[in-house]
Amino acid sequence: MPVEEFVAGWISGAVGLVLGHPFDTVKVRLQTQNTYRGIVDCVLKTYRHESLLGFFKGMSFPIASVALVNSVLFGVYSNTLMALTTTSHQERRAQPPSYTNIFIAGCTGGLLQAYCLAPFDLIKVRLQNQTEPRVQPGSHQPRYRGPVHCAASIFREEGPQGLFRGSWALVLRDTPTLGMYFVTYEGLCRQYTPEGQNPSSATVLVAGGFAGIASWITATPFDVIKSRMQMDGLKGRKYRGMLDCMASSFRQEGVGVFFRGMTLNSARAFPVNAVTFLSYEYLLRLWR
Ligand SMILES: CN(C)C(=N)NCCC[C@H](N)C(=O)O
Repeated sequence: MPVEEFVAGWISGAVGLVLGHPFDTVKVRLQTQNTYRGIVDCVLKTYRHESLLGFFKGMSFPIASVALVNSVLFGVYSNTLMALTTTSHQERRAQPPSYTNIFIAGCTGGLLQAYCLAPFDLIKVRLQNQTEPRVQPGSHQPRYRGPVHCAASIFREEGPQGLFRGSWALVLRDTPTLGMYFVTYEGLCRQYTPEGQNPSSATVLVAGGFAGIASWITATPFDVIKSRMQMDGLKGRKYRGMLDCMASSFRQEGVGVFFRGMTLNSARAFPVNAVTFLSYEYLLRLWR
């Protein structure tokens, strides 16, 4: 099994993650709190109240877990493709796999990464939603003191299954959209690369960026539901399940609720995924 695929997935994910975290924090707040008038209002309030550090809340666990999550995504994708087509990453330019196989491999990678991602993503979302400024002696303490305290509190208060709150919505968000993610990336690379050659860095950046945008646009409705389910349970249960969350969000806020955060998801997706794919391809070529 090519270990490099897993390692390349890890490093490339970490680079993308740091770059995109501030966008992600603003998006999560807009999706789960009704106190902001829009992106600019949320950015200004976060900055004034919590300083620049407010945008980086909840980042440490994603950085620690990106090794697992991204190496599972890229590793499972690549190894599933290898099982379906019997070609390695290096041979794939000369013998390009079909889009159906790419889609199946992407969905498989998405499904497995969603399960690994679920508890880390839950902790990230809970910490991103804490709007208290940095703790000063004597000031109001936020509910969670950090990622480990957050994980332990959820485990204690909501049970081990509490750590997987929102995971169904996460699986539904990631399985088809990651199939689409890899199909878009491969399709654009093939379109702009002479047959049999490796795509240039510019092509990888553009194809990675657009793959990110396309997948995040389609992922946004389930992203909203996932974030709301993850925040449910913090102050008692508001929703009876995922379907109830969808129905009651729709009833109270209209169809627009399913597109909340789409602009930020798309803006974040281009640089994050351009850099992710560029470092992934670069590392694999370096180790060949
Ligand atoms: C639409 N979805 C869920 C994705 N495209 N997922 C792959 C994510 C890659 C990168 N770490 C990111 O956060 O954009």
